[in-house]
Amino acid sequence: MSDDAFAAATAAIIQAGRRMDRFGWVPATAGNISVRLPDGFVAITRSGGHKGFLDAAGVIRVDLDGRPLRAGDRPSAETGLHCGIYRRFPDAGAVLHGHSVPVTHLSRTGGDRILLEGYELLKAFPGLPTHAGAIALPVVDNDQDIPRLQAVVERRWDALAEVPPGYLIRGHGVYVWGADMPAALMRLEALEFMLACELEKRRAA
Ligand SMILES: CSCCC(=O)C(=O)COP(=O)(O)O
Ligand SMILES: [Zn+2]
Repeated sequence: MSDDAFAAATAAIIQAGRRMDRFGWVPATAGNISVRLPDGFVAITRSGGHKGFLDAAGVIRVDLDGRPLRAGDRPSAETGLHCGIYRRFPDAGAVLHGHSVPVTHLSRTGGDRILLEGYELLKAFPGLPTHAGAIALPVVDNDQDIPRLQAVVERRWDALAEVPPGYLIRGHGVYVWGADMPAALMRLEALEFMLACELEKRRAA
């Protein structure tokens, strides 16, 4: 168990929370953030704190089944969704979850996927070297039962030939992941930008 790795992950999580807060993506106590540790554990935000005002005490360790390393620690209520990503995608090193206005609004008004096409920022996603590509983000219904929600997400992944590194939960928020925190943040920022454009497009229509 490396304390250095946990300290570095904690610093990255604190910084990511501040950045997400600056954009208004983690209102109230919304959102959660995690990093996979080299020993296989996951550093993740505690439940219920404001993610823009995190300190080191706001980050704890869980195993890949979401069980806290230290008895009594209460990890994010959505820890099961983070762990589901880490279990499924060995390359995922950091996971971000936010509740922005575009994500919340578009996920409520759309169907079971949101298609993004023609955006230069699509290049931030794997396998899309030019703006000419497209990405179809799965949208799943919200559910307070996290294991049941994770099972729905997994069935959606199973049905896709290629799984994009993000999905939306209707009326709730977005999950995005990357190889490390900078990659996950870059994808989240690109995604939020494109979804904000989609919202503008609908307003103008
Ligand atoms: C007030 S937001 C409701 C819970 C939620 O959706 C969320 O993202 C934050 O939950 P956590 O347990 O990670 O603080
Ligand atoms: Zn949430």
